[in-house]
Amino acid sequence: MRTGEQLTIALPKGRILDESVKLLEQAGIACDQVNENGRKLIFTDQEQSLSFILGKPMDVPTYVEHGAADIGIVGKDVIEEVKGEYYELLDMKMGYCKMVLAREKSNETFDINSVNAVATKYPQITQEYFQEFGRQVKIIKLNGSVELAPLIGLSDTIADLVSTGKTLKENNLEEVSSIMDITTRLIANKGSYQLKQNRIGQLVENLKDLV
Ligand SMILES: Nc1ncnc2c1ncn2[C@@H]1O[C@H](COP(=O)(O)OP(=O)(O)OP(=O)(O)O)[C@@H](O)[C@H]1O
Ligand SMILES: O=P(O)(O)OC[C@H]1O[C@H](OP(=O)(O)OP(=O)(O)O)[C@H](O)[C@@H]1O
Repeated sequence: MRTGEQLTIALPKGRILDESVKLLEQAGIACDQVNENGRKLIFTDQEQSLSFILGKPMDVPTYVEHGAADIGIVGKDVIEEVKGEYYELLDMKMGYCKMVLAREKSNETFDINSVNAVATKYPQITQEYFQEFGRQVKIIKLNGSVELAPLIGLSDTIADLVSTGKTLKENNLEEVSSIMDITTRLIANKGSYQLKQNRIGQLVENLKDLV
């Protein structure tokens, strides 16, 4: 039996997928066919009038903003980096980590005015952070393994995510400043939120009870 309003959900491949799927399942969205290990990127469940899109985390806001997905799940880091026209509906209280500034371990006191170049996957967040201090720094955009940058002379500082601190430690880096705390959020396309308010509203209520 079909369950009314068709809903398309954009899910981020990678480290927050499993926990996201688990929460959705608990909230009554059966995601059993979603499988990151194959090559399939869209999963449709006609019985539940549901579709799932599996995309890169940084692309989830784009799918949602343009209505290719009604709702999406994504980290606050991505929301702040890829700002757009969509609603942020709920803090799912998972995917805890933080964005920090880090440099090679040093005995010298950190001075933000001495930063020259920052390597990061998050140029927008980094630029805004330095703007708050009235500073303009060189920002070097990388796509991963950001911790390498100070070790190979690319930058003196990095802005990156930290959870256990293992990556910093194993690369002889230290946190010098905290930029923001991050959790995973549920976002919605503005039009879908109006048109499919029964289904989206019910899901948000169910999730609220769980987080
Ligand atoms: N070390 C971490 N600990 C906890 N959560 C993290 C950590 N790193 C990232 N996250 C959260 O998980 C989300 C997805 O991270 P993930 O590492 O899977 O993708 P990514 O590396 O940003 O994407 P891509 O595959 O495009 O490089 C991030 O946007 C962030 O919110
Ligand atoms: O504090 P930790 O627990 O060590 O986690 C931090 C690492 O996790 C993320 O990288 P990811 O594993 O996503 O790889 P990436 O460098 O390719 O982005 C982040 O960019 C750090 O490198």
